Amino acid sequence: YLDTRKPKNFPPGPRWYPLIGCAWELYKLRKSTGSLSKTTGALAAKYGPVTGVRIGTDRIVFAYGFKAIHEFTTKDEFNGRPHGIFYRTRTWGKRRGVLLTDSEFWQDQRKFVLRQLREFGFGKKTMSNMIEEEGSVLIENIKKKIDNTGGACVIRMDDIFGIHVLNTLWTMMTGNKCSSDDKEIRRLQVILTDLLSKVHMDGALFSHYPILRHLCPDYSGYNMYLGIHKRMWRFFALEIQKIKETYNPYDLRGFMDVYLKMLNSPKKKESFTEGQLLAICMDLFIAGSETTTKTLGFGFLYLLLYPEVQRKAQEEIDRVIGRDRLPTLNDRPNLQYVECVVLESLRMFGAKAFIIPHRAAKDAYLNGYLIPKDTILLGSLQSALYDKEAGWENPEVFDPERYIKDGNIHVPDHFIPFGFGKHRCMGETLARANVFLIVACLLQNFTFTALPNEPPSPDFVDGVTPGPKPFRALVTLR
Ligand code: HEM
Repeated sequence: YLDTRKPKNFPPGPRWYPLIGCAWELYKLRKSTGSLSKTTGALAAKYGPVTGVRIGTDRIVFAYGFKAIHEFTTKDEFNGRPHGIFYRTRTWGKRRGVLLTDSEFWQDQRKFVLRQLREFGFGKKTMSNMIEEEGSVLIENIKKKIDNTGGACVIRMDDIFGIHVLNTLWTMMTGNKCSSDDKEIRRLQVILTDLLSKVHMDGALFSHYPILRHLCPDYSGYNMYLGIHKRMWRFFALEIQKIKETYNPYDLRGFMDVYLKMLNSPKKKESFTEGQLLAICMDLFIAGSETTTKTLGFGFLYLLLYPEVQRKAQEEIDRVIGRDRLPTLNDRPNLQYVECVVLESLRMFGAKAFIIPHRAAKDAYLNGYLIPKDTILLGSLQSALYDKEAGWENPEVFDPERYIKDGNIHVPDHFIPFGFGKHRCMGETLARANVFLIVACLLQNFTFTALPNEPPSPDFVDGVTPGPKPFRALVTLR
């Protein structure tokens, strides 16, 4: 894999220098643009919708725009996941979990996880109850703050959703509910935030130059990466142990119990192991927590920037539900405008993020270029979710009404914040339900206003899961 010659008919891109490949040019672009997604945009402007680069030992292709992303996420040849040192280190040197695995192993595990999640978390009643409870705790917490400060309070909005989103995942996985100040759940949140803000979709220095993890483990990012993962392994190993101690096959409380039952079944396939259970727990928390939390963060940021959208959503909630009871998932069909606020929030979060890296499982073609086996493929979702050619008009405007056609919600094919194809997100139902109920509950009870001297910025903090910059709002009781 040290062969650094450019393959014939590989996508165009910056010049490949011996050893470093295009690292220097990419570093400069990243510094000047400030984020990976803007870097991808700059590359596309120069080289076209499919750009090929080399960084150290990695060959990477950036797909830009809905057409190119749609092509690579739907072709089976590109359904592999990268398997370099960066990806293996997270699961103790082996390929485990569902987020970064492929082939038959991934198919079996994905099928099992999806089926079980539907039963324990995605089933409408349990899911609605779980999120409603979190919504009412959030409302009570804000009301207490308002009571203490006399009618209105100032809240850091990017910071208030994390624990509640984690708690819904926690309940689904373990069957237990935690209070929002539970020490364990707070500890998990700190680990996840740490990991997802320090790691980037295109890897780290040690992933492009694996030798550096031995030569300079601190500088190459290896020690930090391994350290955070070790904390996560310890955390989940302990939780699985606790679940095992109270396990009763006749009373399955959540996903972990169901997986343990499978482990005791004579029918289980080889890929089902306790290590795999730990990896799935990590994956679902990594994939499900910060994505949902940051979607809510961006949603409220845009509700501050677009007060008329907030007012319209509140009017709809008042008309359909009133103030005597909290919204539930059953209200979704009748809260059309709120549902469209959710779609726009997802689009705005997605537009800062990337598809999880894919890998060419064999030599294949993308947009007419040869993509050799084991090339990593990255897709900037902004390029698809802001793509005017695909059909987005005024993409930078937060406009829930763009989804309403002839009085009905119409979600266009180019709405792909959850990806596309066989690796499409496994938590879409839960994520959309979470965002919907929390937005509806909060707007029913409060009005959120930008502080006069602190207009929130739609700019973002880069990372695997990009988030809004810290911002505060004035919250008043309705
Ligand atoms: C707003 C919230 C979310 C967004 C925007 C989101 C987005 C995505 C995207 C873009 C992908 C990559 C698809 C691909 O690689 O082609 C993905 C995959 C995945 N997501 Fe989500 N996600 C969200 C919430 C969740 C939740 C709540 C869970 C779990 C409970 C979850 C679990 C997963 C898993 C396991 C995968 C990997 C699927 C596979 O490779 O087969 N996600 N998600």
